[in-house]
Amino acid sequence: MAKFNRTNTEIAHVYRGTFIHSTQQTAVQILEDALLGVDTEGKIAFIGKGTEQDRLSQTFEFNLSEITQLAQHEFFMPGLVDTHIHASQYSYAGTALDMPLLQWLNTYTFPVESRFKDLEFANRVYTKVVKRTLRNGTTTACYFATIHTDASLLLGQIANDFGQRALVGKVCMDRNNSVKHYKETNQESQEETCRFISELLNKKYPLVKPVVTPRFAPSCTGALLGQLGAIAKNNNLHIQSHISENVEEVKLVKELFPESESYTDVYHKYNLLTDKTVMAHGCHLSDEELDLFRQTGASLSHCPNSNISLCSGVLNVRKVLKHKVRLGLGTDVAGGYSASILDAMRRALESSKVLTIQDPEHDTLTFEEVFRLATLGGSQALSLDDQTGNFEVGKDFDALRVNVAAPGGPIDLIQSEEPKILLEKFLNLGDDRNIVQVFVAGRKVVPFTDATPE
Ligand SMILES: O=c1[nH]c(=O)c2nc[nH]c2[nH]1
Ligand SMILES: [Zn+2]
Repeated sequence: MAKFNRTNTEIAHVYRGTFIHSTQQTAVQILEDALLGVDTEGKIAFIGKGTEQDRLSQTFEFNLSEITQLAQHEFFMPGLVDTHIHASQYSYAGTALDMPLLQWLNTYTFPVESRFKDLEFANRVYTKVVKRTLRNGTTTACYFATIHTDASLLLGQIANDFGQRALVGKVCMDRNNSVKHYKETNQESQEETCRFISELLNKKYPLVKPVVTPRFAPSCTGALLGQLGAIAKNNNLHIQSHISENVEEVKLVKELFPESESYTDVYHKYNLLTDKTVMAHGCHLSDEELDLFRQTGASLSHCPNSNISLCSGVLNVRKVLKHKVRLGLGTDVAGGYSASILDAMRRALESSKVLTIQDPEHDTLTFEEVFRLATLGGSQALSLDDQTGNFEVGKDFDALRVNVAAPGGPIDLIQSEEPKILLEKFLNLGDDRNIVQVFVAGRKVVPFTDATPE
């Protein structure tokens, strides 16, 4: 029986073929020969069986000739969600991976981020990262920008212009002893955060929203953390930061905040753990800290490429899931060298297998579970699952049209395969050549059109 939501809006597009997505109950649900309608507002209006097309075309008033039929080796899947990416670090992605976190920040990251005062440089980098991530199938991105308000607003504008769903954070840091010119005073950080929020909200971009962004506890005074917690609360905003990425950082936080019981307690004390908070990494969190995440509703972004590249640690995702903490995947460019969530899925599987090598009792993640983390899990971690994450009637149509046998692509199909095998092959072997179209809120955003800004 078809599921549908009869609204007054008209049907704009109807697709027939295989749809693969996750639900709360099932990591991979395959809908073969399904019919999905998208309304003029970009929302999924109905999902039914292909064989029900005559009845559905009458109910929803579309012509059968308007149906787009997918080919044998094609399927639709939900758009990928990158729950943690530094847009401002994209220029040096793929380099500078020879140091641990704190030295890496001082040597490579802060000097590059300080350049975003220059809006022309910001425009070049931000245009490239938004286009690259969209081509890689990232329909939703949770971005760190830099401390510069105008450049951060520009990132929001670029994401909006290209049609990407995004949370954009102006970075806050009133403590930095290494690169002295790359920090704010406490007052600047507070005032500029408020300006950033109000100017971004005033733009009324439908898919781009601000996220309160203390860089991480070592970059912020307790006073600033408390002020940012209050700003997020008063404006009901998302919050993002980093936590417990490497052991040296955890030790530093203990020294800087001796009155707190744990790293997690520092953020909790300053009201930064809410059900709209996403914290990157969390490799070294204790059971008690994970309990605090669970109690507050805060979520984690698992960034396995970065964790390996900076030798930070290996997150035990199974442990996080057992604590019922929401979890998504992040690329963490440029600590992570790849701007693709397909890469994050592969690294997440490999990290889990490393844990199994170390302890054969470890319950290794499956590709189905990792697929869910990259889509529905990410949308839940960002508290955007009422809008995106899977193919539920009423949600926005954020989707990738995947052709596993794309001409010139990386996958050779020897014979026809069932959909689950096609999915597994794409997740392990595919790349942007297989992602033939990308949709965000019903709008085709890849391939770029002539009208797409340069
Ligand atoms: O991977 C990371 N990248 C960063 O830019 C950063 N800042 C604080 N902690 C961080 N971790
Ligand atoms: Zn990060």
